[in-house]
Amino acid sequence: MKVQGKHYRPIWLDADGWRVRIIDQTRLPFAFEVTTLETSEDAARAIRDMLVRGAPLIGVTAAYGMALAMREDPGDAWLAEAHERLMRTRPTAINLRWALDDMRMRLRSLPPAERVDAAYARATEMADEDVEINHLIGRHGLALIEEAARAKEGPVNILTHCNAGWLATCDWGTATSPIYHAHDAGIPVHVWVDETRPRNQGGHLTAWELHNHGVPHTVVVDNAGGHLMQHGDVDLCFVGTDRVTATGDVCNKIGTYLKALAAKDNGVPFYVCLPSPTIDWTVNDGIAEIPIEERAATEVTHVTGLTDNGHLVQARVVSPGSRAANPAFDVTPGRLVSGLVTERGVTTASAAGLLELFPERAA
Ligand SMILES: CSC[C@H]1O[C@H](OP(=O)(O)O)[C@H](O)[C@@H]1O
Repeated sequence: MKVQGKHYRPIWLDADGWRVRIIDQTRLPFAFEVTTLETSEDAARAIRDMLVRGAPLIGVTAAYGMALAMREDPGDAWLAEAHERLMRTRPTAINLRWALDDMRMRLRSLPPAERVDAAYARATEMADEDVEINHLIGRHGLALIEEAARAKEGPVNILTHCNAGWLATCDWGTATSPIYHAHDAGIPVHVWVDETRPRNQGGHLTAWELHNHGVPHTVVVDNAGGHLMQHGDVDLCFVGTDRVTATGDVCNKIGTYLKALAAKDNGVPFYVCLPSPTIDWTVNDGIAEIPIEERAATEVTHVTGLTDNGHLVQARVVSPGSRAANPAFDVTPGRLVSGLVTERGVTTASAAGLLELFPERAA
């Protein structure tokens, strides 16, 4: 999407054809900094330390990490080692495993001499496919916003949690794609942006995205959503996801489950937007089977912000000596989800709904 009038993706190949450029999302919204990945370990660190984040973007970054690894050593042993090392970076987003398994399957069937070019070609193809998929998600989600707009006066008020925007993908985003499509089509929308503690992906990233695209929005604390829904201030919820099970359970940023409960209690439609590589067809019970990443306690005890004189600082916001826990995701049962918005259309968050859109997955 555009940043001060110039189009960006969050990841792209340098003009030299091998180094990988990324927007360092740990610096946003206070600084716009591009950094370069030159080794497979650079790619692993970028994922692990969340310079890039978001399920689809994590997958594509890992794919480019495999391409960088093949430049280092195209042999079988390094191929296997890079696959394992990149896989260990973060446990929850299924796109990481999908992308790495796809790369490994394609590369190990080739002679080493052909692996570098093939790896870069496939990683770039994954990025381009993600952009097209998210555009289609936007088209299908747009219909939901148009329906809501016909039923009311004034802007359609949409609540979103975390960042499932173009910064979490290769462009458009997933949950934000319908919003961008509606805004660009002239439909009045307003977005309630959950700040999304502890890393504030909403207040830092979604707010920055929407501001740059001119979409009206208001940042709210995570615990405000239920109150807004009770008072009729939310017409729709759109969120992203890091893994959807074959039965429609949705794993997403911590706090999503609580929003879904509030939406159910207040009759607010709650939609989850996802590309098909985010579906994990191997698991059924999300609560029992999806590994939930536990991140550092310092993400809870400290926050990053800008002082009034423009210095980026970290500050402690929890009483010294207190323990902190930091589960990074939770699982929303499919029964709380109004619909899954995919590149093939909108369906119910159920096994039958998913197989209706993806019949090739039937056992
Ligand atoms: C389009 S996937 C976005 C998804 O990823 C985020 O997690 P993180 O920022 O930790 O990578 C969050 O769960 C978003 O909904």
